[in-house]
Amino acid sequence: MSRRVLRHVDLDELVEDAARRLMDTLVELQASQETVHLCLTGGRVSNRVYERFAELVPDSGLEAARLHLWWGDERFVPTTDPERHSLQSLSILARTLQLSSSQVHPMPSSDGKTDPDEAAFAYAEELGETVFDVCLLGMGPDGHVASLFSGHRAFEQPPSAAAVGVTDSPVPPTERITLTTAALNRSQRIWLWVSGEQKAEATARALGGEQTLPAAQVAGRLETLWFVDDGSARDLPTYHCTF
Ligand SMILES: O=C1O[C@H](COP(=O)(O)O)[C@@H](O)[C@H](O)[C@H]1O
Repeated sequence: MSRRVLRHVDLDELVEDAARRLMDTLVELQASQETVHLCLTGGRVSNRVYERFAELVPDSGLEAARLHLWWGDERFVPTTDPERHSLQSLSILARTLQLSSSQVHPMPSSDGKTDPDEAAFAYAEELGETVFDVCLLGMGPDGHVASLFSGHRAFEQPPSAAAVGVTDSPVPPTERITLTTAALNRSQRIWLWVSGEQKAEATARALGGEQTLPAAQVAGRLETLWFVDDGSARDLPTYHCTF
């Protein structure tokens, strides 16, 4: 497994590079396999990448019909709540990507449900043995990825659980669903993007291997790529980075 850190001068450059690499990778994968499974995440940086990615779609050769979308975590709120990661990402991607409902696998919402653990169990069933070709993640300033927070129950789940409910998220909303570290690490490729000085300390700690941080524990089977900018890379030794 290879891990690389790609350093960019700022968020704009990070977004451009991440969106182009994502497109190139998906198109290349489609040349050799029928279906490509992409796991999405939420957050400010991710939404910027999706916007640029959506702009690249028309000239890319990407076949939308052979793409499946999943999510690494979700807010356990009603389907129409604008806080939902899936609503945000799909409203951006659907500008240019034509996807049928059978290709899109959002995590359950709280509509008609009260127990995020039950909803997470249903998502784990839907996921089955799916292996993500590419799994995208952001990282919070506390080193969380997806909705896995240091010291919280979801982060300490046994490898048998693929998705779990979160009822005590330190970042609102408190109720969420998240894939576990074990499920994320079934991915062939894990790409994390991190921007801004407020994440510099966690970035250095995670890349330094501090295992109490969820971000330190995620790794793709084939590849782990970190997209950082000058802000988030502030505390990194230069040997960590490819420019
Ligand atoms: O809370 C969350 O934020 C992280 C990072 O998001 P960003 O806005 O700082 O880019 C995200 O990865 C995670 O999925 C989400 O729940």
